[in-house]
Amino acid sequence: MKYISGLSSPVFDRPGQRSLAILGSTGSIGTSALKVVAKNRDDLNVVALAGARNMELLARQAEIFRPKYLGVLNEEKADELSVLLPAGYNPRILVGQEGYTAMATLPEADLILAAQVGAAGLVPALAAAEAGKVLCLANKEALVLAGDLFRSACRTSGAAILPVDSEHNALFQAFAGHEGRQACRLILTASGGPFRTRSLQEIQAVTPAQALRHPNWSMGAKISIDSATMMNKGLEIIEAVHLYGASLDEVDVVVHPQSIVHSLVEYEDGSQLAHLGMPDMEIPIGYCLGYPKRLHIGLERLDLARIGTLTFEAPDPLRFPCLNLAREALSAGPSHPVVLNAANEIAVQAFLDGRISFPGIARLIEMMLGKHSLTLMHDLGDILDLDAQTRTRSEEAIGKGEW
Ligand SMILES: NC(=O)C1=CN([C@@H]2O[C@H](COP(=O)(O)OP(=O)(O)OC[C@H]3O[C@@H](n4cnc5c(N)ncnc54)[C@H](OP(=O)(O)O)[C@@H]3O)[C@@H](O)[C@H]2O)C=CC1
Ligand SMILES: CC(=O)[C@@H](O)[C@H](O)COP(=O)(O)O
Ligand SMILES: [Mn+2]
Repeated sequence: MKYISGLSSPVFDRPGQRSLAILGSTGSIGTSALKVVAKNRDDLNVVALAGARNMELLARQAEIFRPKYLGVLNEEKADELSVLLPAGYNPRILVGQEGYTAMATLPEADLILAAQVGAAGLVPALAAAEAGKVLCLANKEALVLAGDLFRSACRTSGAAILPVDSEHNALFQAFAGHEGRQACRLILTASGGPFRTRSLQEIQAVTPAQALRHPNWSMGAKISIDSATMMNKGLEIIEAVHLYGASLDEVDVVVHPQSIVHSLVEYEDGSQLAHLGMPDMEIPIGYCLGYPKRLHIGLERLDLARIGTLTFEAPDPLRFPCLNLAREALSAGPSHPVVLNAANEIAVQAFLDGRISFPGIARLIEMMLGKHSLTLMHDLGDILDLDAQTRTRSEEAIGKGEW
């Protein structure tokens, strides 16, 4: 297993307080990151914030942190935002994919937090890696789509990726002090989601409201549904393979309903090193933003005596077929994960809109993978084309009731 080039040794151009650009500041990760910044003003300041549609929240964040740059989805949102900003504060408002990409490569930014949801976050995150930035990566879909491009961008530019996703952050922390020594297994923990104990029959009829109710984490809608299908863990297997140069059979999943152990690294001698903590994303976000310094987070301390019992069980591939779909997609070749991700994004939205059932999510993905034949992904353009085609085909299949 090999770290992505530069992963373990981010280089900061300027010592002292770090300037942060947050793409996706209005989301769950973005708002947690701003809580970390607010508690660590001597170490961190905000140079840029980007949302997409929630201009009221972006304006409130801007009023508090006064970044020089704000990013929004389109011109209409830029107009909506302008009138919400306080008098006398005149940030530059950057618009659309071009604007997000400019923010991801800002010379003034020491750290880029990629916290947009889904494939929409790929282009700016990759641009940050190509520009040699220290990239704090929450947007796992970007790695699922283009892991090879990130690896080669980091090698060429000297960019470093600090993993925000709690499991990959846990692995990163369990690697500390072992650089250069071979780990032999990565064990990702999974909560099992809200339907962990439901029967196959009960899972057929679950509603979006039930699926959104994650037992341990407060997160955005898309990742909450991914946790309920366990596609989140499937995406995380692919993420781990790309981040740490592991092979697919070196990455295992164990269900751990309490979400206190965030993942484990197994070494040659059989030792397993784990990272434990309260299930709150401020901890892994803070670890990345302050790295290698540990910042003040100030959450309730983990009290194992109070928690009492930590349990572990094997995942059930029958009730949660998405786990194996992700494994099969990764082993099938570089274009299958693109199809997997696009079909999943469309299926999750369709489930949230009440257009397909919960088991329909896995069925649609399986169908789209089954129809796909391996294609070489030469560059970003190929990935974006296949992503767009799969979205169209998935919507057509839903429209025709084929799922
Ligand atoms: N939440 C969590 O605890 C964790 C999340 N992650 C990953 O982090 C990423 C973000 O997740 P989360 O914060 O939960 O998601 P949210 O849905 O809460 O937030 C998504 C963010 O992306 C913005 N956004 C939405 N659509 C677009 C678009 N088309 N273009 C640009 N920006 C867009 C949203 O803006 P707006 O709201 O203004 O429209 C918002 O700022 C995901 O990839 C997720 O898998 C990983 C580990 C844990
Ligand atoms: C907080 C985080 O990293 C999420 O990815 C979380 O792990 C989701 O929970 P599941 O373990 O249920 O997928
Ligand atoms: Mn995770």
